Amino acid sequence: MPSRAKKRQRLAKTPPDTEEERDTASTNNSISAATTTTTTTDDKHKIFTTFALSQGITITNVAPSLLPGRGMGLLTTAPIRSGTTIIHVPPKAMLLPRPSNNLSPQAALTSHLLHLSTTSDPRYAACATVWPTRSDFRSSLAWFAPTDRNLDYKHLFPKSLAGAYERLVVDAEHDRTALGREEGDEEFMYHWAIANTRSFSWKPAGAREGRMVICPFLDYMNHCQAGDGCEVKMDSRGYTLVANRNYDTGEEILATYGAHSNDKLLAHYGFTMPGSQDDSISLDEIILAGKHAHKEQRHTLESVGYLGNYSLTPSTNEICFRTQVALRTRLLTSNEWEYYMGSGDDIANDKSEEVKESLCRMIRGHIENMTDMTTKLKQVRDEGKGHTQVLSSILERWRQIQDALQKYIDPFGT
Ligand SMILES: C[S@@+](CC[C@H](N)C(=O)[O-])C[C@H]1O[C@@H](n2cnc3c(N)ncnc32)[C@H](O)[C@@H]1O
Repeated sequence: MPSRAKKRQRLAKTPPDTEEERDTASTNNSISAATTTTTTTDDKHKIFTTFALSQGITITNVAPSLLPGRGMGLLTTAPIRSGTTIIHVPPKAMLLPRPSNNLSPQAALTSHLLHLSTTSDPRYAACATVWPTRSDFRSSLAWFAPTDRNLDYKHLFPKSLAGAYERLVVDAEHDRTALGREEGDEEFMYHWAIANTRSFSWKPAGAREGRMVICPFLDYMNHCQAGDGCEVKMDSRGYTLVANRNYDTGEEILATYGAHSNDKLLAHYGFTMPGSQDDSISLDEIILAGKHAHKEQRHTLESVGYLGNYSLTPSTNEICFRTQVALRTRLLTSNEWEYYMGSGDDIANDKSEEVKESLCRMIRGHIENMTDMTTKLKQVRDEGKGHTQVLSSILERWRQIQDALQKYIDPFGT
């Protein structure tokens, strides 16, 4: 509607920082009805929903709702039948950067968002009223808060989690440099975090280049383990969310962001899913610890492509094939070992029990180190260094790892 388009130009340009500011921004936001004088958190999502519909986004029987521990999410407002299109976002409603040859897809999207934030683009302005704030990111993402980034307590993180954080920091630095932004540029970090936590990969069949894009409204959707949620389809007409089963009123609509371990979910998105079948516990720190892996063993494993990436799956209490191979280096002759690698079977006696016993011994030694690390990390948190919520979620991850390892060495909790 023309009158609205004009008013939208007055939308806040800089994304709001606090929940309060988000409310204020949407109060000031002229997408709201002219009569609106105060806007509650609930209202601003209603206003955004109206805006999404005006952009050609299809929304069937779902509405954004505030959900404990997960920010906003999508709840059904009426029953939905299996196979129904719940949300459809056409390309014209997306925040879609131009393809770039020299930028990573995430840098290209960040650059696009940074650019839009300095214009009166109505879609950007509408999205900014409902996106998480900088303070939301500071309390959930360790790599986001500069104070946390500079504190020297990363050595107290589980190694696998520290590795995942480190990769994000390196990627962000790479993209910041590529975009010619100053070190410590908060605008860059905020939009990079938006791209990192809410974007979709856009490469419909036939498209030459893939891009990362923002799909307004669809990005309210929270994550569930692989195989459990709705189906997200992509074709040249856009993104479509399809109901995987019948839903009653008031159920949350979820889809998977990928079969991610809790290390990846925590580092990347700031949450974990206890009990998820997709979780895996890295055993690298345990198996490759100096006293357990001699130089020759490492060399042998490296030569066959089996050095590292060892894991335990908590939901099944099983170790992966790579771990089986690594632990057998010390138990088998080279002929027996090669036979195992090729067939997954012990040529002579079954070595499964010996493998398990040797790993249990390593884990028992490691659990003592872990207790030491968590005690120190609690101290850092209780002294008020670093962000309490971030440190608490890292301590929770330590607990998940400890529980999984404990269950492996003592499945019946004797
Ligand atoms: C694409 S957004 C989803 C919408 C978001 N909850 C919001 O408030 O706007 C992704 C973010 O949602 C949160 N999230 C998604 N799935 C979650 C889950 N299963 N449990 C807890 N938080 C979740 C995390 O903060 C994540 O970074």
